[in-house]
Amino acid sequence: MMASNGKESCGINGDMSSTSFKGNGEVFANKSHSVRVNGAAAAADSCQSKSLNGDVKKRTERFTFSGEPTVEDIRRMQAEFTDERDWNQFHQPRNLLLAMVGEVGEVAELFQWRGEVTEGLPDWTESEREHLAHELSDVMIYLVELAEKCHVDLPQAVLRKMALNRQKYPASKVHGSAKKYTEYKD
Ligand SMILES: Nc1ccn([C@H]2C[C@H](O)[C@@H](COP(=O)(O)OP(=O)(O)OP(=O)(O)O)O2)c(=O)n1
Repeated sequence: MMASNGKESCGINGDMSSTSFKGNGEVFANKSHSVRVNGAAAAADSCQSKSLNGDVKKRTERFTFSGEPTVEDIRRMQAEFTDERDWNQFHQPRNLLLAMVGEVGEVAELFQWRGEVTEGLPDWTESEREHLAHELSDVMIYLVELAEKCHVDLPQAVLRKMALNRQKYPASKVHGSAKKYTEYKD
């Protein structure tokens, strides 16, 4: 099934199966397919996690993103947007940081006083979901531009940070625990 923007979503069409090997010894087998939710293309991932001792744990259907736009696409589109308006003069790192934090506040506002919210937001109206999509996009747009203006290559930085996170939190050690790494004694 095609994404609503007419472009094929990365890895979510048809019945693509993939297996990836993680550094911590877990083997993931992903079988992906796309589904359409209220006209928007979304994808659900059925994941099975197999640990080294052979246990197979069925995960819930996992929501996945479209493959496009990439982070670099978003950086370029926002650069075009600001250039066209001669707004670069206002978009220094500190201003972008403040703008991003303001947008994070707007996301928080959508969740405040609701109590716990279930994954997938089943109790939210379409208009509330779209509002959330807008606010999350604002956060991401400013985050990407902030990284650009600080000369941080964000996609590569994320890869490096995730590698560090895996070292800090070995799955074999922290499985099922939300403790901070500093709380582990060994
Ligand atoms: N100086 C600006 C103003 C806006 N934007 C872009 C980036 C954000 O995606 C969005 C933010 O626009 P608003 O400041 O109008 O904020 P909202 O869209 O959240 O509107 P509101 O505050 O009314 O909810 O527009 C920008 O790049 N630079």
